[in-house]
Amino acid sequence: MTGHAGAERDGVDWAALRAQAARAMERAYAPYSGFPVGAAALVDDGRTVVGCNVENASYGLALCAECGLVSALHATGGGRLRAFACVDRAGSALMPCGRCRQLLYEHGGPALLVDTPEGIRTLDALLPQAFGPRDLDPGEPQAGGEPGRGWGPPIP
Ligand SMILES: O=c1ccn([C@H]2C[C@H](O)[C@@H](CO)O2)c(=O)[nH]1
Repeated sequence: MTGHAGAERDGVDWAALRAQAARAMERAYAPYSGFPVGAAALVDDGRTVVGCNVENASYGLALCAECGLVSALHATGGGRLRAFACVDRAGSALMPCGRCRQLLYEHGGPALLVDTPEGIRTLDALLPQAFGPRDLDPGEPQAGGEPGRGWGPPIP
């Protein structure tokens, strides 16, 4: 895929997703870096989850916006991430850091659509030959394979 996304692409309203990421960015707690980040993602059941970065006086403990998003994914019912957008203070697309690409891979797999400054890309292009659940146990579905509701035991 090339070029930057219009409002709709791959059935995703990217403008709306970016707007939700921007709203989450406004709630970031980033007093140390002064670099607020917001993230939003579409889940396979149609809902949207968001996250913002949350820093700490112990600088290395900063939680990226993607961490909050993944926690929100599970806290609100689980599922698989299908499309992801992350923005900076200006509302511009921001690339997820390396650690967060791995986080996203676990919950969206290689086909996850990611909004980048160069256009919509699949996560596979941003994290090639990714390490994933299948590397731990060949019997397990790879991230992005079976759209299960999560890896843990069912919640009663
Ligand atoms: O993908 C990223 C990259 C950076 N940050 C945050 C971490 C830190 O709080 C601030 C500056 O690195 O931006 C994110 O939330 N997500």
